[in-house]
Amino acid sequence: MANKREDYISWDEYFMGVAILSGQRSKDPNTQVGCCIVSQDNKILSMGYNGLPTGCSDEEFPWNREGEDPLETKYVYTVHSELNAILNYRGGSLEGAKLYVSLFPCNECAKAIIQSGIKEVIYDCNKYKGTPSVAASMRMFDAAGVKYHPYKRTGRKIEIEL
Ligand SMILES: O=c1[nH]c(=O)n([C@H]2C[C@H](O)[C@@H](COP(=O)(O)O)O2)cc1CO
Ligand SMILES: [Zn+2]
Repeated sequence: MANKREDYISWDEYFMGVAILSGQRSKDPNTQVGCCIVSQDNKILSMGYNGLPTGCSDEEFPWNREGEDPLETKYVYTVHSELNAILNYRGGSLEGAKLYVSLFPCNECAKAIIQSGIKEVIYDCNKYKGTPSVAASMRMFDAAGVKYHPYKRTGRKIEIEL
């Protein structure tokens, strides 16, 4: 009798892998963020990445980080991966769900995460640690009882030929 395969990926690797892969769809030249929302019983409910709203052309809108005119920067237009994943969900309630994201959520996404009923955030990178936005997210998560912890990288490399 054959034994069970042993080198399968863990739930955490699976969901963070899906989040990171989703981020590969992003057109942002500087930061690509991906997100995967999962039910308490480990079913994927939604995914998202940072990008422009529907109808706003990736070719016509700016991707600049800086500029005298805020209307010529990406910041006023992009939808963050977490908000996209929340808004992409068409199935009803996200109460009690978990959210895997490749970058620690900003304060605006934290509000949406809390209000949608998500109870746990697992993040990979935290490159904006120490900024007011991240501090505000943590304060709101703590107050609202949303757990957050970093994803523990396993070092597993997965090559996919597409
Ligand atoms: O939680 C987040 N989710 C998310 O999707 N983003 C997106 C918005 C921007 O497109 C990009 C951040 O750009 P930059 O690192 O160049 O400032 O990442 C940014 C954050 C946190 O800053
Ligand atoms: Zn955000």
